[in-house]
Amino acid sequence: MMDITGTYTDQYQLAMGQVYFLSGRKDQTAVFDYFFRKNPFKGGYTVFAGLHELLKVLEKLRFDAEDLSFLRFQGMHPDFLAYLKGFRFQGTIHACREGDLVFPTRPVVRVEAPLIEAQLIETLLLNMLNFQSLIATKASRMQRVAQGRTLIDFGLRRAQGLGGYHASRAAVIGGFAATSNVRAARDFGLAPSGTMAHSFIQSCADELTAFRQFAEGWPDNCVLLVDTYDTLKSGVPNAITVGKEMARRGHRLKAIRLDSGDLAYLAQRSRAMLDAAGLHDVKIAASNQLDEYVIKSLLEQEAPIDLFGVGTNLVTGQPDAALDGVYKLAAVDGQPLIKISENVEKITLPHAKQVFRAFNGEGRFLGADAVGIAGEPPITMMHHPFMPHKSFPLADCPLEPLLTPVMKQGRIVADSPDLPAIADFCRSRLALLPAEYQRFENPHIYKVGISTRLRDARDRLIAEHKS
Ligand SMILES: Nc1ncnc2c1ncn2[C@@H]1O[C@H](COP(=O)(O)OP(=O)(O)OP(=O)(O)O)[C@@H](O)[C@H]1O
Ligand SMILES: O=P(O)(O)OC[C@H]1O[C@H](OP(=O)(O)OP(=O)(O)O)[C@H](O)[C@@H]1O
Ligand SMILES: O=C(O)c1cccnc1
Repeated sequence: MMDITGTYTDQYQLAMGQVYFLSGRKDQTAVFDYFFRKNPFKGGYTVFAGLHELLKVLEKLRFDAEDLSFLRFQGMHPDFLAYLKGFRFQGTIHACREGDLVFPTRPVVRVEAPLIEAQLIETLLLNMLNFQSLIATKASRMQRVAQGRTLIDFGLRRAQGLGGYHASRAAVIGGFAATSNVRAARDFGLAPSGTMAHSFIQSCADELTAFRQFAEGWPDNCVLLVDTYDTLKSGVPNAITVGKEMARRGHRLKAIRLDSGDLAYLAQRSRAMLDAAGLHDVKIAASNQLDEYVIKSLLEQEAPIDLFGVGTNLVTGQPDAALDGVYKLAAVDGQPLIKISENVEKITLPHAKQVFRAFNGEGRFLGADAVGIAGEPPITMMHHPFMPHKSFPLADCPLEPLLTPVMKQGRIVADSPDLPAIADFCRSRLALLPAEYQRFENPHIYKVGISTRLRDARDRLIAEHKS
């Protein structure tokens, strides 16, 4: 994959960095928050993904010789270039666990670092976390309606360039069982999975010959694509012929794949034909522009589909092209800072902060996250961030702090879980989120509030700015 170096950033970060450097401010300690303002897909939650990949990149982030000569050519100051030559990210990061469910407006990641370093990593952090969180969320919506059926990522060919690589990782976090993307499988410890294309069948003298050849080549991993000529008149009968021949040789046809037409009708008819031939354990896979709504509909129609292959709508995050995550400054050298906006929803929250998740008596999510100043005494009341008359008591709820240290002075300190472990964690958190927050239509709004201390600190800063 592309080697990520220091120039994987926006020019303005370097422009600001040079000025922080030349004005002697580079080592001021900055606190930045990563958060987003809106759940994608009009949904009720977002799956946080991309963290451990980001941490690995940050630990090794350097400006290499090519970066430096390019920046020299662009006219960067020689002293700043000398600084970049020795650049290491040495900040401290607190973050939610990768795979957790996160909600709009409250910090998901907190970066504390020398101002110049915190600034230089902004674009990289947003690039990695926004995209993977978007795709993991999309995947989890499909997993929610798939009723335990296997979901396979087929998206690489339709992805926005190299994004497909990261999408395959995020899809697994959101609940996909496998990917056709061999490089992602190699790098992320997964078994690649796949069937065959129409071209293979077209290239042979006829469909039956194609199926026989493939079955000989892959006697224990054979999935036959049955829609090249006529699914019910030719594809399924030929697959049955080959399935029986395989059985006689002590092997098993794994599945057939439907890739066009009315998938519910064709799956039902194919299942009946396979069963009538005694091929009960041959599974049915389906693909063709699937998304969470089509999968839900197919299963409501009782389509006997065991595996869904999903490409375009997964890896491009249809219909939302991006998660709107942002990275905002909250303090410098211990001084809390704020950004004022005409739009109250865009006024930022000052201070290094902690986020607490409230649980109900049964140990499930209560539907409330409270943001407080890091280190403040336990929060007993949370307030709506912009509506002063709305508050919510928390005194009797168990609260779980969500931001834990994952990097200290540039070194990863959290265990790096493997992908299945992150996916398991995601699944366990979804099991704690009541169904009303997970429904597709008008999901219940998960409350995010702020502590009394944080509210007062913010309001003091707003008043100071106004005066
Ligand atoms: N029974 C069904 N219920 C709901 N949606 C379905 C059903 N069958 C297929 N779909 C979906 O409808 C969409 C359009 O399918 P359509 O029948 O137009 O494909 P097709 O034209 O047969 O495929 P192709 O263009 O690849 O030959 C796809 O997203 C497909 O997944
Ligand atoms: O529809 P998507 O969700 O994006 O899933 C991926 C699609 O890519 C393949 O089609 P393609 O026509 O590229 O190749 P094929 O000959 O293998 O069908 C596959 O058959 C799916 O239809
Ligand atoms: O393995 C498959 O069937 C496959 C892989 C990628 C895209 N479409 C189908």
